[in-house]
Amino acid sequence: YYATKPRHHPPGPRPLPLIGNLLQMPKDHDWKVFGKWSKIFGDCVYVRVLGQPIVILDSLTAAHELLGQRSAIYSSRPRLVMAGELTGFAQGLALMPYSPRFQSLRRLLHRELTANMLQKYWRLHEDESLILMNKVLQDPTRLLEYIRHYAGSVILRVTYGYQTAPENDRFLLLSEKVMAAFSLAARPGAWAVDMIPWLRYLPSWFPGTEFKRKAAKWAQLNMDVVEGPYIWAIENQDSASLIQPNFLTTVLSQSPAVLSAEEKDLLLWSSGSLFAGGADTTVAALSSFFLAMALYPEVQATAQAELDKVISAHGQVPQLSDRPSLPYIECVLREVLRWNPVTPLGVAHLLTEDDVYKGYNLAVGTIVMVNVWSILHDPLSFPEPFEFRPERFMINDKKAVETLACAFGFGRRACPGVHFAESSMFIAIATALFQCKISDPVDEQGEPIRRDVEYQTGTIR
Ligand code: HEM
Repeated sequence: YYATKPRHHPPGPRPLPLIGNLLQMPKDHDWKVFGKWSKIFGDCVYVRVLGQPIVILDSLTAAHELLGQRSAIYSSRPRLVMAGELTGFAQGLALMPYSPRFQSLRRLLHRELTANMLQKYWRLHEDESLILMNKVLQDPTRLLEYIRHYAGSVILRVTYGYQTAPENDRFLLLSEKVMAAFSLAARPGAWAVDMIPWLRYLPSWFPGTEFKRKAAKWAQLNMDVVEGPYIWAIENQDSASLIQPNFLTTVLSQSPAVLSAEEKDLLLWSSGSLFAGGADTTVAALSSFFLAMALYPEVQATAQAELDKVISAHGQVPQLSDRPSLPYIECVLREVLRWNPVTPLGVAHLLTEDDVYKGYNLAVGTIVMVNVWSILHDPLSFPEPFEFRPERFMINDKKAVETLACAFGFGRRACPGVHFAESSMFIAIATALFQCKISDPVDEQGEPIRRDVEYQTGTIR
């Protein structure tokens, strides 16, 4: 290991000539290895992989100072030739470079995704939560599949007014295929074209260009999932099969009668971005909730006691309007997001101008990541960080809640779906606690069957 002189780039593990830190980069659970590096080098660690500079931030202060206060130059995304450009995913918001089109898309989404605007969808979240729990009660072994269906259904209803089929829904099946294709396309180091971008210009008959065939197939799938529900919603605008209200018709009703090609493109991709951003993240978070309840029965009992009190007052199933009266369940939701953060390394940002931080030079083109997992498991902020303890948010509310906001990212790229995600998770959690007891499965003697649980590695766990 070495530490660089001030005025150079920040310190980090010693690189090798040409390949830099390639061999030291972790293959999985990167956040743990990066957390160890920050203990040695501080909260701004520098690595270089095949010439690509990467900085890993490991404190809220550093993340806010750079991605927040200097967000004008820290808000682009790294270039992914295979997953972003050739397959078309970079046309959606999450991978889009910082540009005027990005700003228009963000503005459009922001307007419709404020906590106030989202109240009109409360009923829909409540309905879908009941559908979810009825299915789970009939067959708990299909829990994960039903959670996926819930997350996908909510987002398709809110975005396009489309009601999913109970099984084998065409758009949900398609979106699963697209997400699987995206995971393969985004695998670090898997595609030569990510390291040597000009390979994309070789003709398709050239040996070694099979990636072009795959990219074309995945680009088609990507367009199918973005256009399919959009076209369905436009065609059904006046028919009873379209659930109202929904994002698309709300925006259309405020737009000029005839949309320009640019406006159409914006609408198509803003709806597609909602669909892509919302589904997998919610699945990951809700899975963490069910796991926590099975592992911490006392937390579950406390939450259910709180719920019983509130529900016996109005005698109905839980509703989103009950949220302010359920502070402990609010803390369960927060602890789910902290305990197993959905995106442990956030989503990478890209620096678009040279910068200087704490006397260190950061060059244009540097990829900046934040170790969200490490920040949310810092024992100084969250004592006994690996324990699931919702109470921590009740005692030390303000600071803990402010820190938790990093689970939704930073600056101009911070998650635009945060309020949506919270409503959708809160009501699913409250309905699950109301309708069932969550525990490990039991064997024939009634003894719990405990299994080791290991979270998948990747951008979304
Ligand atoms: C528990 C649930 C969720 C978590 C933890 C989460 C977290 C995140 C994070 C960390 C980012 C990247 C922020 C950054 O680059 O600094 C992000 C981006 C994004 N999220 Fe979420 N999200 C969740 C749910 C949702 C939902 C429900 C929607 C849609 C309704 C959504 C839509 C998006 C979009 C469109 C982006 C891309 C924003 C951009 O690149 O400018 N997310 N989310």
